[in-house]
Amino acid sequence: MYSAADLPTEPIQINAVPVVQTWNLSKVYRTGFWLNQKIESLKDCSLTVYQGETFGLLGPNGAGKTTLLKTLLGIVRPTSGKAVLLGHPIGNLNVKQKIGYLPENAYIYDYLTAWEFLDFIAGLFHLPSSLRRKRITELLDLVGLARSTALKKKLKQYSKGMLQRVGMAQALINDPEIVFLDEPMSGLDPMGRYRMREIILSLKKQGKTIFFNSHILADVEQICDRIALLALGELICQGSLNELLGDGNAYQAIVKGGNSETLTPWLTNLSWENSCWHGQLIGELDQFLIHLKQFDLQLISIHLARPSLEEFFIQQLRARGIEFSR
Ligand SMILES: Nc1ncnc2c1ncn2[C@@H]1O[C@H](COP(=O)(O)OP(=O)(O)OP(=O)(O)O)[C@@H](O)[C@H]1O
Repeated sequence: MYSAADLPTEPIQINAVPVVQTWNLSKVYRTGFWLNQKIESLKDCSLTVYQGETFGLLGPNGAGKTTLLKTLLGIVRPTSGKAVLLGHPIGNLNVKQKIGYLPENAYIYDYLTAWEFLDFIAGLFHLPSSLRRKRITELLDLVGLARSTALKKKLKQYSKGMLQRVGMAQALINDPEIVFLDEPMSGLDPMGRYRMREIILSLKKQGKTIFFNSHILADVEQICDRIALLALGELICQGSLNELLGDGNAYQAIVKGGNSETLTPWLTNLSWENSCWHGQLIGELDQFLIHLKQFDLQLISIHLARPSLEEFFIQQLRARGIEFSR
């Protein structure tokens, strides 16, 4: 497990320099034989990521996470809106030198060793050969791959977790200021996910900005300073976990009976589960109890807590009529 020092603390001490900013970013894909079908993958997305923070972009499958990330990287052209990376419009060549990217399904050259592959990527960034050996050794250490294995074993013999770590090393070869990671934990076993979280935390300690897409909420909750929720191409909310989930000083109530109309004035993030209403108390507890009595509603439980990120995420999606499957 992580020590308390590894985990994000509140209030978050981030340097409030925006390094990624978007304004009303939209993307419409055109598909079909006559290109007459439209898929609105992003709708008016405006977000800000600050220097040195770990930012998690969450959303169910098909929410538009990869499209947003690829738009920021200049791989996908936005239909409208504006985005700036490190103070320059997206696509700027100098900025590309300062960013790293781990795609969801990285193409890895099977017949190369990890060392040969990383050496090849270093060459693409024109890293002088005198520096390459040192850089590759440092990165192998960081991602936890033995030098002897990296020199000998071909990538086709690597496990999914090892390949993901090689992918991470290639994303860092140019010592980027911002690292974009598309679903870095997807398909990994618990140990692989743990290692990937550790790598991300050590990058954060080095002061790097990390922007990653994920639908593994437990990982996000453990390592992110701030998050944004994306659903059906729209950014539903963004902020720190405390801003979004509360600081644990709010009452979570479960009530039997009644309807959303009688409860909405008292409970926020209202959801219906196991034949009961679940929500977070907005007003005074004693007044709420009087209200329940007046309407003959049954209080099943009430406790001080904040919802988990997963509960919050599901509530937010349900409130918009979206079902989330993992
Ligand atoms: N090149 C493309 N052409 C047409 N439609 C696309 C293209 N890329 C993505 N889409 C559509 O855009 C929507 C958003 O896709 P995107 O891959 O960005 O979502 P996502 O949140 O990354 O999903 P996942 O978690 O499954 O990877 C989906 O409806 C998808 O089918």
